[in-house]
Amino acid sequence: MSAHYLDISGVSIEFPTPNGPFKALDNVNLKIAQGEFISLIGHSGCGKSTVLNIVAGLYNATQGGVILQGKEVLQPGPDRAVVFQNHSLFPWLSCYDNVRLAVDKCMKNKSKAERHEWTEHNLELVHMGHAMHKRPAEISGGMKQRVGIARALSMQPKVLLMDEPFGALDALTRAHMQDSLMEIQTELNNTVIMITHDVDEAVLLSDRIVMMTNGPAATIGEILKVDLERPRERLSLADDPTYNHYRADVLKFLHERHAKKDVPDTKKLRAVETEDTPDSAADSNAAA
Ligand SMILES: Nc1ncnc2c1ncn2[C@@H]1O[C@H](COP(=O)(O)OP(=O)(O)OP(=O)(O)O)[C@@H](O)[C@H]1O
Repeated sequence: MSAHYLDISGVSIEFPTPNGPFKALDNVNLKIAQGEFISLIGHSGCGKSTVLNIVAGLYNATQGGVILQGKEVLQPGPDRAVVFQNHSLFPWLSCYDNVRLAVDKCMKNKSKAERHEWTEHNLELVHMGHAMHKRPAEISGGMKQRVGIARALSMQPKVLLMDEPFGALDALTRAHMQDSLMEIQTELNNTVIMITHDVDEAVLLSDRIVMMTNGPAATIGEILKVDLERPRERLSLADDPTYNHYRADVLKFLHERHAKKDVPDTKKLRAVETEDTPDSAADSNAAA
């Protein structure tokens, strides 16, 4: 395992806005080892997707940068596959064709038979072999997300970037997907950065949980190493004191040390409304 497979170093970013530059991230530093599973957690708007987009090469940092296996990331590339919350499948293509498209792009030097086999293999890996000829409209949200993951895995990326991949799924489907992801992770030993808002998901899946401070100028507040043996089993972990200790650590970070001012709190709502900008107060009201 290399210690510096992916190096996010001194990353700051400013976005131009009508009111002048907006500093979203300030001096984000994170070294990730090959095969590590990292979760990014933090309040809404703190900059998690921005970090992911910078690693994906979709945004360029204003300062600092990202090095993947010794090479600077300057643009998107097939070595970094992204899975979004809302599966982004082409609706007119079957599940098979959605994956095959990526396989054809990434494995140009392989024969048709090899590409076919690889497409099927990846769909089977996410237990979608039985429905591979269906179109996205004919399958459930969880199944679509499986196809999105199969497509990302089929590219054999150096890093798998997941932006709340299970955020739109119901709790049971989500649990199944987390279990599948852990199985796949055991088999393939992918390097993963996953954004989540779910503390249990973060503890269950991660080797380290990276907790971000609130923006603007967000940065990494704390990093929690999750030393739980793998394979992890959600039922037995529910009563595991170490698991619950990690869980409490993340909750305390989010709700004590870095509580967000505009999180609706019936006792404090009036005070928050007078302190905050009209926009964020409107958000609080909407959320409440
Ligand atoms: N292209 C952009 N232009 C201007 N501001 C942006 C841009 N992208 C993100 N931001 C701002 O940067 C901050 C961080 O946004 P980001 O989407 O990374 O947060 P997040 O933590 O992923 O939020 P959420 O959990 O709600 O998805 C926000 O204040 C957002 O408005």
